[in-house]
Amino acid sequence: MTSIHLANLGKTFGSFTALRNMNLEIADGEFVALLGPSGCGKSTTMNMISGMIEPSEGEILFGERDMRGVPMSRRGVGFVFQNYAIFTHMTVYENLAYGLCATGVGKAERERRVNDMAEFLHLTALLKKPAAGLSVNILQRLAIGRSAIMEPAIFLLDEPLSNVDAAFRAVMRTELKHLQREFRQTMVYVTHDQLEAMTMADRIAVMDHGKLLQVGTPIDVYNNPSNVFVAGFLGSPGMNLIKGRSVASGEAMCIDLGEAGLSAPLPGALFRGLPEGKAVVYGFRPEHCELTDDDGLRLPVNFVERIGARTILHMGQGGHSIKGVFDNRVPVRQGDIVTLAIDPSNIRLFDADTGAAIVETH
Ligand SMILES: Nc1ncnc2c1ncn2[C@@H]1O[C@H](COP(=O)(O)OP(=O)(O)OP(=O)(O)O)[C@@H](O)[C@H]1O
Repeated sequence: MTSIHLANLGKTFGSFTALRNMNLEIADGEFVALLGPSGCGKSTTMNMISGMIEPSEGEILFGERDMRGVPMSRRGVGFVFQNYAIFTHMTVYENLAYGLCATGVGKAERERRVNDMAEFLHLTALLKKPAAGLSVNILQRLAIGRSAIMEPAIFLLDEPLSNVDAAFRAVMRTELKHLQREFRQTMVYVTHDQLEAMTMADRIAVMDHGKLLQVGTPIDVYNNPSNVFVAGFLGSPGMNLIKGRSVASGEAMCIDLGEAGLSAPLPGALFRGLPEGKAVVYGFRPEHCELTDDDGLRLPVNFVERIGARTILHMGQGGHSIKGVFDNRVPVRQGDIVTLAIDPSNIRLFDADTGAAIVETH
């Protein structure tokens, strides 16, 4: 097992900066997901960890060891890409055994490891089959097995499930997590799919535009996003984010949500230090509101989206788009006017200028 330390890591391609000042500590045996939209710098970061490309600035340490100038073949990393790298002229067995043969692992040991890995990944019945005839799903499972069998101290996976079908992806999420627990490897997993990151990773590193925005456990990043981008990116649908301005309301403070004449209460003790007139973004997750007959945000329902167990109400006026998640029995139709009560403990505020979370003061 090996820890990874990225210090002030940066990468430029000509005049374009793909990654800036990335600092991240990944502990021995930890599973960290690099999560972010296309082009945010995830693969660039991964390729520098693997040794495929050199950083323009900063350092990469494995344990205490500086990786500068160390070629990929000497870094002890396993790498699985989106597009499986499988020898199609070989059988499943030969593919799994390939790396072990190349590094001189003896026949008995090789057979034991191939059989163990095949069983682990449900490939035993296919061992004698030529890889050429296998489905994309199975080929990707084989690619993961072929890399994992080498028991690399560091296992890097770059969007390994993006080409497999949805049902198989769900199965593989469980298997990959299981694999990592079994081998206790340090795993770095690149994905733009928040479900993969949320379900598998010990910690998630959220990136955007070549910057690391937040690192934390899935639940912490979800519950306490450090800025507006993370709040909107995580969650399906993402957090409701409404621009407004703080105004005094008797003893307390509320947020004037602008053009639509909406006003949202801020619970008493929360955000005590907020100055009046501050431009903010008022956030709450779609699952943190309910319909009420009392006071709340009065909103027209523009669309009712029924998705099996859940119903998503799309509400709002005057440019506001607010989503609420309810169970599938919610008796609401398009065109109704509803009143929304927001769970006060789950209201989040962000600075409208910087996007940074405004943290509660007590
Ligand atoms: N060799 C290169 N030369 C020039 N620009 C590059 C090169 N490699 C990556 N980039 C650019 O750097 C940015 C980050 O790319 P990167 O592949 O790291 O993104 P990503 O987050 O992994 O997204 P994706 O999932 O789409 O690959 C992109 O704008 C990309 O076009």
